[in-house]
Amino acid sequence: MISMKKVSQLYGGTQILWDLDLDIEPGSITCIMGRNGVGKTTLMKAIMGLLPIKRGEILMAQDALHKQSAEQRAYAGIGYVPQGRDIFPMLTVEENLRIGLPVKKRKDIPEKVFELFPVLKEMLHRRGGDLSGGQQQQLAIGRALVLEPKVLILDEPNEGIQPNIVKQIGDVILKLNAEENLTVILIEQKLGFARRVGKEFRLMEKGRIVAADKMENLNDELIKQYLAV
Ligand SMILES: Nc1ncnc2c1ncn2[C@@H]1O[C@H](COP(=O)(O)OP(=O)(O)OP(=O)(O)O)[C@@H](O)[C@H]1O
Repeated sequence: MISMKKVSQLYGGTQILWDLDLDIEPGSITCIMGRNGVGKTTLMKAIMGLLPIKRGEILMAQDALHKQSAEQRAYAGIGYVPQGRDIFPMLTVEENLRIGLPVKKRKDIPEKVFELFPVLKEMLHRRGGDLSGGQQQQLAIGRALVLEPKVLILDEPNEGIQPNIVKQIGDVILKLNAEENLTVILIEQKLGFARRVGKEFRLMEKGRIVAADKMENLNDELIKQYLAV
């Protein structure tokens, strides 16, 4: 579905991603894991086109994503839920959702978003800033779903969120994957959640993928080597 070949990325003079190769299968749920600062967020921003890459290729099917703008990538079917959610606090829930829609074409918010997250319908006219952290996260995911993406990228969706909403977010990811074959790429630090939701894992260290396998093969040795702090 998404294939990265020898991708390098720099912030100023500091290289963050090093000749990184990554393959994401259609219909998979892949957890990108690794300690703080290894480059997970940078990698997601590179896929989404929020950061230019220095070298390498990013392909979706056979299309050269790396030649497209972030907006083109969103319309090509990649949804992105950034770390920290980036909700507009002064805009209503509805306005926050509409930001994900094209300005020119008159398209409505798909009803499915409200079926998945009923709280967004209840709070449609409230300001984003009035929502709890968990509700804002649901709004951020809802906003990424309004264009009905084929691939959904979530960057630590459970950071600072209460357990019942973490459970609900996990259920939504599994449902979209099972019923609509949505491909999911998830940055996740919490092992329990990664194991419940993820089907594949990729471990990162120093801007490279250092291990890739099915989630059931994420063993103690790998955890100690690449995840334990
Ligand atoms: N805007 C920036 N300018 C310069 N360096 C940056 C910038 N953003 C991130 N970095 C650096 O790039 C490296 C990778 O950061 P990145 O956020 O991708 O890591 P991460 O694995 O997602 O970490 P975390 O788990 O803490 O979110 C870090 O050393 C970080 O300090």
